[in-house]
Amino acid sequence: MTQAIELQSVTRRFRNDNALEDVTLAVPDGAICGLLGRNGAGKTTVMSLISGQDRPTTGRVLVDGDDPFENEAVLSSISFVRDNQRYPDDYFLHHVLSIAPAFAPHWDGELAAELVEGFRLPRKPAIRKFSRGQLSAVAIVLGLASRAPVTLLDEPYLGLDATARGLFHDLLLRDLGRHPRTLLLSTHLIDESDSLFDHVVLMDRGRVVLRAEAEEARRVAMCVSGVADAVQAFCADYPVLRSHSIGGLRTSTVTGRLDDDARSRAATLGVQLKGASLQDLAVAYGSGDSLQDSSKEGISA
Ligand SMILES: Nc1ncnc2c1ncn2[C@@H]1O[C@H](COP(=O)(O)OP(=O)(O)OP(=O)(O)O)[C@@H](O)[C@H]1O
Repeated sequence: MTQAIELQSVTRRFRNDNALEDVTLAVPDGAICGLLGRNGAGKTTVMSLISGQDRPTTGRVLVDGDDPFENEAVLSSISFVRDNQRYPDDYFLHHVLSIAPAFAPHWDGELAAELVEGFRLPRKPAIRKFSRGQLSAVAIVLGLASRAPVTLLDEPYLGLDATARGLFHDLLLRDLGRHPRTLLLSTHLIDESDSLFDHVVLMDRGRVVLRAEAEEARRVAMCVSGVADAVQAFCADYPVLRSHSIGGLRTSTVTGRLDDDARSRAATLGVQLKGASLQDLAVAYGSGDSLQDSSKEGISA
């Protein structure tokens, strides 16, 4: 499988802190990959490196096999709209839409117009007066209508209302179906975007803690809940990623497959069992007590 995006042992150091530490990941050509992790995990830093806006301290970044930094041919194939994208103070929407095609060789004006109408983006006032959700909608218009072979969307949902989020999902899937391309999307709304992803990369404190096909990621862990003693007895056989208790009840997320053995053990102990969702995994890995376990257990693919 050809990799559209690769990071090989990438470290990015800012003064004395590593924003990224030994990050290795790959996004296959044509994949929709969710880039997940808590605030400060390193997601935007990864996207800045992929889009050639930054360089790794050590390691290699490749887009379609080439270093994107100051590489015009590669950069013209990438669309990256930041969550805090700035526009000149006197810009209205029509300014952005008329300039965008100059930076996006695959720009589709009809798709842009459809998105603008669907998001109900106003022609006035100036963009600097747009609401948070309207700014996110502008970023989505630019990101999707660019039809770039490699599209990076950094937290595209910020402030978007439920109808707009639904529209974004529908048009994203429709357009990628017609014009396949590679999409890397960071988000904290994991449950809501779960069904979009065919690959996931989960980061914590600058490191990749899980990278896998989404279907596989949804099978690597289970959530078990019930009376604390029974849950603890169940967990004796599995590496625990995270536990929390309320009164005498306990819920634990453990690595392991929800197979017949697990089901019959849960039934014997009288505990509830369900497969861990991507959101459950992100919470478990981001809770702080699981980082050491994760590297020990090696569930990263
Ligand atoms: N230019 C910079 N100088 C110093 N530190 C930086 C710089 N850019 C990022 N960092 C640090 O690197 C770490 C990763 O930041 P990054 O923005 O990549 O996280 P993120 O996963 O995108 O977070 P969020 O979900 O909050 O957007 C943070 O600790 C941040 O403070």
